Amino acid sequence: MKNFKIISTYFRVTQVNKKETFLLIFFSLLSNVPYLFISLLFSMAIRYLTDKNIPMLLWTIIVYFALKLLSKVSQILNLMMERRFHNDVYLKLQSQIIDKLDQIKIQYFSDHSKGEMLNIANGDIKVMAEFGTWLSQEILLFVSVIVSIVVLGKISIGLMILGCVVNSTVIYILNKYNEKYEVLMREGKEKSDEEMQFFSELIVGLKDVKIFQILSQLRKRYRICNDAYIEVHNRQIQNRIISNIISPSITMCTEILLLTYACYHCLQGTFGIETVLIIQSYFGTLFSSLSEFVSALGELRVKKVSVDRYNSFIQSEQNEEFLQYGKIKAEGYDICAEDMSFSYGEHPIFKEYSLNIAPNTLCALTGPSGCGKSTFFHLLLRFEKAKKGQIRIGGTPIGLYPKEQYSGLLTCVLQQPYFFHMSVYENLALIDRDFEKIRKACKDAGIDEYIMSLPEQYDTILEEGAANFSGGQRQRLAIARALLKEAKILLLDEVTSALDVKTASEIMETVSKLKKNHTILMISHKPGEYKWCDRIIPIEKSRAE
Ligand SMILES: Nc1ncnc2c1ncn2[C@@H]1O[C@H](COP(=O)(O)OP(=O)(O)OP(=O)(O)O)[C@@H](O)[C@H]1O
Repeated sequence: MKNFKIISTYFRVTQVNKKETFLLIFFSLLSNVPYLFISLLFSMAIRYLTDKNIPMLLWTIIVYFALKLLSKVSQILNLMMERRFHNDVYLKLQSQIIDKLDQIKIQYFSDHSKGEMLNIANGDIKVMAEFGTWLSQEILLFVSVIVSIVVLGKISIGLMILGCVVNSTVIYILNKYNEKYEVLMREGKEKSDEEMQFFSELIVGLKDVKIFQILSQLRKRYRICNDAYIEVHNRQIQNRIISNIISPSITMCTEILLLTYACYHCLQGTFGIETVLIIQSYFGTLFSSLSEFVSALGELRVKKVSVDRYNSFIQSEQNEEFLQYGKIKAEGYDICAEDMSFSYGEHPIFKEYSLNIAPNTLCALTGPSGCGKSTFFHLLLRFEKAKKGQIRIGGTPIGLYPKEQYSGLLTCVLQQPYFFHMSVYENLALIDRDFEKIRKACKDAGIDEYIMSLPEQYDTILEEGAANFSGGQRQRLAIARALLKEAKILLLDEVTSALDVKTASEIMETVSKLKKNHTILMISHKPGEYKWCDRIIPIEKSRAE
């Protein structure tokens, strides 16, 4: 029952195409079921040969080869269906994961490791995409068991009952083991997430690792993760060994009994040789299908772990749903917070906080570390939502703006902006493909001259995070990207924090020129930069006590 529930959960979660699943199962049966009758036909051929019944012998041989041909043709169709099912599910799940990333709360990554996320996107989805092939094979095994039991039943009801009893006993015992196996699989995946997380941290922090020469200390910690994974893996194998001993022991004892029984009857003259052949062949099929079926039930538990992990990611709490389409007429670009309260769990950050920022001004948010400056940006970016009160832009509560429109209304340059491992042009073309516009934005941000001086100019490949650009160049490129968005409100989150005084001052000069077309709100810990601002807004006075 539990196994059926897993299959139905899979179908619910993946919403696979029912017609495709049916065709996959159909072609899988068509390519394999003929083989189930080969032994029967072969034993019939022996009987017709013994009886010298040539026409029937010829017909049997024709049917034998026709079935083989049918099977081969169906195999090709089956492989094509397998490919289609796999690719459809794989692409669908991958795209659902990407869509979910757009909706997910940033907070999710505080509770779940990146390692887990990477393993879900890379490993669990692949396991799920192969589910169709698995299912068709299991149905085939099930059909093999049924066909074998029916054929044996034709020879003797006693044999059929024996087959059923052995089957049920083995399945019952091994299903118990599978439950343990599922727990072990889950543990194994968690350990593998830890390894993946550790490895990705090692790569991201490689500069620090080299500077502080801490690889050997980290290797010890990594070894702990490796050992934990190996220990769970060993237990998984142990579990498999036990189940692999139980199943063949029961079936082999039964097989010995049966062969003795068949040979005895053949010697007595009750069975012909062809009957002994059928008994040997169909009990062989019955038991091999049974043992494959049982290991398939184990695989089903593995798939369940993947389905659960994927499902819990897809079902995880999402950010406030914002409208996808539509347009609201913004009456200006002033920012206004009204009696707004916000807390992280029990930790209050803003309590009935109010604030007005006039359009086309450059304002700085100030206050001690931890007072809530970045949190205010997160609220403006709609990563978080005020628990009470609200923020308005141009008179409209920010929650009412459709997604696309809002991202064209307000944008942000982060302290450590992220760029993808693509060319400068391709990175900026993610916002707008128009090369003239890209150049204008870069000119306004004061980075065009530098890019044009490079041998590959705008085709220069950026390393991940634009690591091959200096801190100042990176920030200018990030400002260019924000300008390309043509948003009227710019948030600047400590954009000069990593820069020397001269570069920081040049960037501030560039920023101050932008205010004639933008409302700019910045966070800066450098009081020297406040001279560029129209207004300084201290956060600490209004924050929650
Ligand atoms: N995701 C989070 N979950 C729980 N608490 C958080 C989270 N993010 C920030 N905080 C807490 O909220 C408070 C405000 O953090 P915030 O980052 O807004 O401060 P800040 O004024 O920008 O500080 P800094 O100037 O040091 O960057 C801090 O006490 C911080 O520990």
